[in-house]
Amino acid sequence: MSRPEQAGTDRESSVPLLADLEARARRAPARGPEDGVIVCDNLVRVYRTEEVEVQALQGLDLTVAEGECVALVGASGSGKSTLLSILSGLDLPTAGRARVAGHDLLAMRRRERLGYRRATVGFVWQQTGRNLLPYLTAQENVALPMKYARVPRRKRQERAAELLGTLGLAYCRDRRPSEMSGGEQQRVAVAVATANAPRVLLADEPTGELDTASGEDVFAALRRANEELGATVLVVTHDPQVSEQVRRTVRIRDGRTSTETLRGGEREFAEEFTVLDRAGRLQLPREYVERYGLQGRVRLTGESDHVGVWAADRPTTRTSDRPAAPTPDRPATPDPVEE
Ligand SMILES: Nc1ncnc2c1ncn2[C@@H]1O[C@H](COP(=O)(O)OP(=O)(O)OP(=O)(O)O)[C@@H](O)[C@H]1O
Repeated sequence: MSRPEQAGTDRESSVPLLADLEARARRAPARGPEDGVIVCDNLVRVYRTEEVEVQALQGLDLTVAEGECVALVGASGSGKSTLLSILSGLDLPTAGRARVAGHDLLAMRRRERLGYRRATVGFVWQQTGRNLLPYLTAQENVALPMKYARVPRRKRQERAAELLGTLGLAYCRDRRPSEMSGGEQQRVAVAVATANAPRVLLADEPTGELDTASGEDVFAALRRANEELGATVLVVTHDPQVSEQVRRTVRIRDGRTSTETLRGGEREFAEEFTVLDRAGRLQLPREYVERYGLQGRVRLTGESDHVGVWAADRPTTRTSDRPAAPTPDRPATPDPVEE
């Protein structure tokens, strides 16, 4: 398997040590969004059964930069789990483009896919029982993915203990899942998912089955994986506690990214964005469509610094005295000079 770009590695194994990962986490913010570690372009997934065809993803665009922690929200059936299955290498898109850490998810062969799932992405499922093997202790569960990655035994034990310590779980080391709370099990699941130092950590409703306090602990573990271990995190959630704590929340509607919320560093403001795809299409938030009575054909007005969208039966009024921006049938005129 090709492993494009990797943090410094331990010579005996291909798994970076914690110190290397921390260095990777420190380097991550220097990268620009154009270096997206996750890039989905016009992604389509159609499920076909004998009777029906379901378009779960309908041309989804998404770029996540290395080091980001992004929440993915959307109504039930909007395509969130489908997207995560594709990004985790479990499912194949019908069309479009999807690249994760340099791997082309549509072109991967079986061997590369296996390596990809083992080392490039980590996954945390909603159901606690799906993340851990019931007959292994926390330490053994965390060591297992490293065994598959042929990490020598001593290194596996060392790193498993280190990871459990980093996530505040040293006391659970020798406990089996049945001897841990749901929240502890999910935090161990984060340790399992990060065992082979994946560049990307995907989580599908990881706090869905937990009470508020345990959910907060699990989110804190994801945050540590992001900030201290340098994994780029994409988390599907219905939990406002999670979506309101990340800088960027992406909303999916009808199989496409529709709007985004970006929060300031100190979370003192939040701005709403909608996503313009490469073909120039954008999906207006439902509240706007309803509030302004937009349907069918809408009228566009090009202002000097923005575009207005009007219901076809309403008169347009310009919000700016400055000359309108050029439109296909009106050539550009220079802006007046402010004195
Ligand atoms: N294996 C499948 N076969 C047929 N249709 C499917 C399959 N998996 C998902 N779908 C359909 O694809 C659409 C998107 O489903 P998906 O599970 O991705 O949504 P979701 O946003 O994750 O929903 P939820 O929040 O309820 O988990 C839905 O209409 C769903 O019924």
